[in-house]
Amino acid sequence: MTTAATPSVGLVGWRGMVGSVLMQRMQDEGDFANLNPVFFSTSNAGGAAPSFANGAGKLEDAFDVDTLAKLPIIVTAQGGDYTKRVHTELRGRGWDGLWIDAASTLRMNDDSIIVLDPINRDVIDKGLVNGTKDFIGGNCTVSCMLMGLGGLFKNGLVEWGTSMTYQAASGGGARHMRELLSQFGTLNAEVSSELDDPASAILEIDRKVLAHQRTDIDATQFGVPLAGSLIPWIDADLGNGQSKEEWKAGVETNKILGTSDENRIIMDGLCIRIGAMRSHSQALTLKLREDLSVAEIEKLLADDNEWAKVIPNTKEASMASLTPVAASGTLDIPVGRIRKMEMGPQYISAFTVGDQLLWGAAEPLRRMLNIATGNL
Ligand SMILES: NC(=O)C1=CN([C@@H]2O[C@H](COP(=O)(O)OP(=O)(O)OC[C@H]3O[C@@H](n4cnc5c(N)ncnc54)[C@H](OP(=O)(O)O)[C@@H]3O)[C@@H](O)[C@H]2O)C=CC1
Ligand SMILES: N[C@@H](CC(=O)OP(=O)(O)O)C(=O)O
Repeated sequence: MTTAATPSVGLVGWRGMVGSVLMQRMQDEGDFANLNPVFFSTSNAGGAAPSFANGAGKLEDAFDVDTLAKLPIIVTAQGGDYTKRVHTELRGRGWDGLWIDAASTLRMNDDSIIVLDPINRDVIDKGLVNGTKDFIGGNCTVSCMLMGLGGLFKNGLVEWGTSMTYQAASGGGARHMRELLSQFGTLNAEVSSELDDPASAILEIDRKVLAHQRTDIDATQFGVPLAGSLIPWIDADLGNGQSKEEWKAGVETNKILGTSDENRIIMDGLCIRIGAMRSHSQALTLKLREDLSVAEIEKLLADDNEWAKVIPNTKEASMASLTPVAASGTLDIPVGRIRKMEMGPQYISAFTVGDQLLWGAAEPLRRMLNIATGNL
């Protein structure tokens, strides 16, 4: 079913939110010229494959392990439940193809690699040579942080760090994004006549907004109102005071970088959901191993990869270029607010923003597929 020149690649989860971003990036970069796509569906087997991929045939059944097992590479953004079920079955019957996955399920397995090639191409290449078969996208917040601050992390300059995050609604999924916008809409509707009247009292507007937030706003997806508020907890409660999202910062950062136990970088912080649409931001405090000047730090960051964009630490530049609105829909990872902190010359602050559907989810998978097929 495959040739070395144009391998057949199974695509699962391609119509979901992450999958759609992945498909768009693959079209933008002409990736379909280098592979024979086989599209799968969990809900519409036998239906028409998407029109952007010529000659792709009908949609295959994503639970049909016999068909999947004929493929040398499977890329999935279908979700963790799908991974648990199908990956286990495929490996159980001896399938030894490459599994490239957006879900977190296999991320911390000893035999998987977390892919973020501008940061860990060496780890990926070594894994391919040594027979690693599972290549998993990292947590969106971790991937975006490392893309922005790779110049410090890759050079072993970070002793420890804390990240306080401001994560967008998209991290919860498409329905969460819709709910956020609906909440903004109903909040506005609640006080629209008062807003139209410049003489109306702001405290009365505030009272009505709060009453709506506390009583009848629809918060089915998030559980509590997000519009005009925030949620200081993301993902599961690990029972030790830490959320699973916070735990990922430490374990995934070190796994991506391939740090040895003695060089382990301590990373911890708090993860917060805010009412942004699709870009995650984070404020970092880093303790460096050396007393580098701000100019040296900025140069290291700017030189590390073509997507890290150093933003001068001025009010104007930060407001214009260091926000979710500026970063969304682009592959740029703006990184700014870099300055020495009062705690001492080795303590710096930084703030970085990244589109969590691009570098946070789809782009590392797309690039891993190109590495696997010899096109990157
Ligand atoms: N959301 C995020 O920020 C991130 C998500 N991930 C991972 O990616 C997985 C997928 O996430 P996400 O893309 O948000 O999930 P979606 O819910 O958008 O898509 C998942 C699947 O749902 C099915 N589906 C059912 N109804 C629809 C519909 N109306 N439109 C599109 N698809 C529909 C599709 O499967 P089918 O075509 O077979 O019916 C689709 O592949 C997650 O479970 C997670 O593991 C990873 C990083 C970030
Ligand atoms: N947990 C992330 C999104 C996500 O899917 O993360 P992970 O791939 O680590 O499960 C968020 O809510 O913003």
